[in-house]
Amino acid sequence: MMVNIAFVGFGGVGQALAEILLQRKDSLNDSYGLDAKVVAVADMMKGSVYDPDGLDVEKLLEAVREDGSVENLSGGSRMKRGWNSLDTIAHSNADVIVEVTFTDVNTGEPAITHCRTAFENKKSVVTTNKGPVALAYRELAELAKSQGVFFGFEGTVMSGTPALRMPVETLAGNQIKEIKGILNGTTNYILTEMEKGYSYQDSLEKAQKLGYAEADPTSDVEGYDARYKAAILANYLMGEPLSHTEIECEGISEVTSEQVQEALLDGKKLRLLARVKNEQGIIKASVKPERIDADDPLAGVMGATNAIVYECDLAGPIMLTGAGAGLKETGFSLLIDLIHYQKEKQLAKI
Ligand SMILES: NC(=O)C1=CN([C@@H]2O[C@H](COP(=O)(O)OP(=O)(O)OC[C@H]3O[C@@H](n4cnc5c(N)ncnc54)[C@H](OP(=O)(O)O)[C@@H]3O)[C@@H](O)[C@H]2O)C=CC1
Ligand SMILES: N[C@@H](CC=O)C(=O)O
Repeated sequence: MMVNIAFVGFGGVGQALAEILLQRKDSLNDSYGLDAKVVAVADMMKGSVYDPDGLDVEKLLEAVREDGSVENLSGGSRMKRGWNSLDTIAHSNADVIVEVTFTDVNTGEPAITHCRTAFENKKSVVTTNKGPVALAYRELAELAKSQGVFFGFEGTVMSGTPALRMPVETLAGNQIKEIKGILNGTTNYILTEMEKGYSYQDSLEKAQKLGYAEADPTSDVEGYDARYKAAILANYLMGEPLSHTEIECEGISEVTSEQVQEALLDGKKLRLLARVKNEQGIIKASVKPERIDADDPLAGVMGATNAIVYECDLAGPIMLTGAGAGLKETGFSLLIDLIHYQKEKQLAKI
């Protein structure tokens, strides 16, 4: 089944998904009946291009790599240029909007408006942008449902590691009393590099080069990114409205090399932990650096890897670990959402 998709935002993650769709075109079609046609890209600086008959993805990626722009891409007679994000969402023939603009840790915009506009126009959304899910999950999920469209956001927590779909599908039937974890790849990378003796600043720069950090890395190092993820876990997995402003939040920007080394000498490790707890129906959450025992499973989590522990009433503690950031991994999280979109479409749920 052909699915027309439009990218709103075309940075590292958007390009990674485009690359996957290009490389796996045949196998996605053969295995899942997913035949994705990229019809539009709308990006702030790289420009925008729309062709209802489909863009040449190889040339699209080449144009971004070589010119940093999609504006000069050649195409068919129906090609249009210069549409902004909202024009692209509302007026293109896309079935699915891939929303991969930057995450704004205060307002969630413009991504919330992008999602709302897509749903109002009966278009599905897959996104890795944490803003809409952390700040407006209920409103957007209800709107998507009432419009009969799909809302996928697996990559908003732990990138390509299935931190959201796994507990909903595979741990169904349990009550989850507490969730704790390392939910930010950049800060875990920095802390574990500092354990090896590298400086905070060098480690942050490496995390930026590797594509782990947010466009503004303040979001990572001050804990705001992990705070959004904690809000998503509370709202989506624990079913309780919790605003990010109610979450106690401290980042790692004040952590010194001495503190990291001292912890090691004491048989401990410093980790930025997010905790979400259901205390008799009241949800409490925090994000802060904690000294944990070196033999705690979370202490062994290194680099941009993340880990999460779900305290289940029936199954006991279940730990999931995997990439928490990274372009290919996050591109994969969008792919798995597209595969689920396709499955729901085949079952005529949407
Ligand atoms: N990188 C990762 O490992 C992960 C990222 N995420 C999330 O995925 C999203 C994308 O991340 P990533 O690709 O790394 O980020 P990038 O900064 O590489 O890409 C974001 C893109 O969005 C564009 N953009 C910004 N505002 C607008 C707008 N209003 N309309 C259209 N385009 C816009 C930017 O344009 P330009 O730069 O040209 O101005 C940029 O090309 C973010 O929300 C991030 O939080 C989630 C999990 C992991
Ligand atoms: N900047 C984030 C990217 C994924 O959400 C991180 O480092 O975890």
